[in-house]
Amino acid sequence: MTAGRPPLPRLRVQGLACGYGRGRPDVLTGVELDVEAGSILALLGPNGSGKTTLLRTLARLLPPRAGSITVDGEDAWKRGRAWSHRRVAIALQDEPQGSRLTIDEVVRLGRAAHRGWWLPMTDEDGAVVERVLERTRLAPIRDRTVDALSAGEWQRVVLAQAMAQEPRVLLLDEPTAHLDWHYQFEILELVDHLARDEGLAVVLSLHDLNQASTWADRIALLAEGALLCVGSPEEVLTADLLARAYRCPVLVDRHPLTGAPMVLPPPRSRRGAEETRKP
Ligand SMILES: Nc1ncnc2c1ncn2[C@@H]1O[C@H](COP(=O)(O)OP(=O)(O)OP(=O)(O)O)[C@@H](O)[C@H]1O
Repeated sequence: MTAGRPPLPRLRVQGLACGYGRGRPDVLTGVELDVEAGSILALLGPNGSGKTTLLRTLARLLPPRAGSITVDGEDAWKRGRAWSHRRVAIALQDEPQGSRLTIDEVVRLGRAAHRGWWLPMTDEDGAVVERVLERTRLAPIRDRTVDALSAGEWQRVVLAQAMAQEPRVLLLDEPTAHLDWHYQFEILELVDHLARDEGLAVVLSLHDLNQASTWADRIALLAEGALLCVGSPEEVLTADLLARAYRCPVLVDRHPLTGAPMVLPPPRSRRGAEETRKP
C-alpha cells in the first residue's frame, strides 16, 4: 500500500561524496538533499566550497564517489546518459571559447536531449526553441555568433539552452553572475516561474546571500567539505552560521516589506576608515 506515503521529492541526494581525480581528497562528503518539484534550493558557500562540483555531479558530468542521486525515485547513475539528459539540465559558467555557432544554434542543441544528435528538428522542437528565445529575450539577437556576446548575454544563452531541454530538474551555476540589476531580477523571476508554474525542481548556486533569501525556498550552506546547514532562509542565514562559513562577520537584519533575512556588511573598522582618509 502506498496510501498516506508522502510523494517522493523530485531530486533526492543521499550520502553523496564528490571530487576529482584518483587519489585526491573528496571535495564534499555526506551530502543529503531533497528538492521538491516546484521549489528552489540555493547553494551558498565560499569560493572553492564545492558548489560547482556538486552541480556537475548532480548533472552526471562527474561520477559520484559515494552515495546516490535519484530523480523522481529513479537512480540517475543507473539509468543511461540520455535518460538523465531528458530530465536534468545544467547551465554552467563555461565560456563559449571561440565558437562560431549562433545563439539560435546553441539553443537548438538543447533539443538533442529529446531527439538525439542525428535526427532533424521536429515542429515541436522548433516551437520549444521559439518560446525559449522569446522568454529569455534572445530572439532579436538570435543570429549573432556566441563568440561575440557580452558575459551577460552568454549567461542568458546557457539558461536558454537548458530550458530548451525541458527538464524536470534545472541546475544553474551562478545564473546572476555578470548580469546587471535589471537582468538579475528578470532571470530570477523567470527561474521562479519555471519552478512555481511549471513544476521544475531548481538548484542554483549564488554568491549573493540576499538573492538566496529572496528567491529560494531552502538554502544549503557549504563549507569545510560538507553541508554546514540545510533549511529555510531563516534557519540558514544567521550571523553565526554565515560567519563560520565565510570566516568574516556579518549583520543579519530583516527586509522592511517581507521580513525575510537580509545580510549586511558590518561597519568599516575605525582603522580601515582612517587609512582610507589618508591623502
Ligand atoms: N576540474 C577540476 N579538477 C580538480 N579540482 C577541481 C576542478 N574543479 C574544481 N576543483 C577543486 O574543487 C574544489 C571546489 O571547487 P568548486 O569550483 O566546486 O567550488 P565553488 O564553490 O563552485 O567555488 P566558486 O564560488 O569559486 O565558484 C576547489 O578546491 C577546486 O580547486
